[in-house]
Amino acid sequence: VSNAIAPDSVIFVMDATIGQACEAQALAFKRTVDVGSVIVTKLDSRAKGGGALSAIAATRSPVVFVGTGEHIEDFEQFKVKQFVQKLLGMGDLAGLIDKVSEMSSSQDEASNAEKMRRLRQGLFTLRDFQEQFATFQELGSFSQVMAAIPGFGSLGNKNELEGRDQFRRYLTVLDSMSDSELDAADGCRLFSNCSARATRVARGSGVSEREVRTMLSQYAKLSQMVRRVGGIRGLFSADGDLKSDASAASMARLQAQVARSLDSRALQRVGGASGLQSLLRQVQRRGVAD
Ligand SMILES: Nc1nc2c(ncn2[C@@H]2O[C@H](COP(=O)(O)OP(=O)(O)OP(=O)(O)O)[C@@H](O)[C@H]2O)c(=O)[nH]1
Repeated sequence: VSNAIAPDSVIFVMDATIGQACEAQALAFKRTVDVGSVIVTKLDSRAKGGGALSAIAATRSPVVFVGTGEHIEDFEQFKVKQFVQKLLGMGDLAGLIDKVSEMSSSQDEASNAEKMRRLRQGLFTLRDFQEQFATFQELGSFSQVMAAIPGFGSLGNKNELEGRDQFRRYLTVLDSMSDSELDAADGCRLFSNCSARATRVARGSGVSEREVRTMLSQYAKLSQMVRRVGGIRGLFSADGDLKSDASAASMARLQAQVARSLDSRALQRVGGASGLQSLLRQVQRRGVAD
């Protein structure tokens, strides 16, 4: 094929489940055609993933993309650091943070500043919750995102399709709320003081009242965390970034607060307490770099 069409670039696609045998395959291809780069699929079979990559490294062809599942969103640009972190069990939270900051920097700056100001004050309304959902929907892998959000670990247990379905239902529930409900300083109290509200929203969105309440309790956990983190003094700069010179004591309080809000599985994913600590430091450093 290569001789007939004289391609500009040859990308060699290989299946990682063959492990170390990748090296022989990649070398054989390289000898025959001018392989420019490599795509490795099925890296979700972790056990062999590391072996496959080290084997490919021996061929000195750059890996450009990797496949980590059967769906289109599982096709990712290969980033060394993230991949190594994943292998080391740190989860892909760093990648998630990158994506979120990429997306938020493309949003309107004024509205961002306003959002950050409110977050710093510990204010997190149902409307903020709704916006977070809409953002997360664009982030790709549902289960990874969910596992990373306090109070949502159990949703991450669902399979990707079930999870997305649940996600959509929650957005419909939020769409069925009135402006005053979405913008209330304490949306949960509003609903717990008046059960007719949950009934109305459930009818409006076609879900059970129980589901409305489950979502509200998840919102409550998240807003509680925001309130507590927002209440830590000396942590954020005026424009809402984590201060590069925040005191060790403030950082420790932040770490304790986040650890308390994450469920145990999510905490494990970031590498436990020490993993969380290094992740927060990373976020802190990012603020400086930006
Ligand atoms: N788990 C997982 N499955 C994958 C990944 N990439 C591809 N698959 C699945 O592997 C199967 C084979 O994929 P194909 O794209 O048909 O592979 P192919 O090499 O073109 O196959 P041929 O047409 O027979 O040459 C499909 O069921 C894919 O969904 C991946 O990264 N992870």
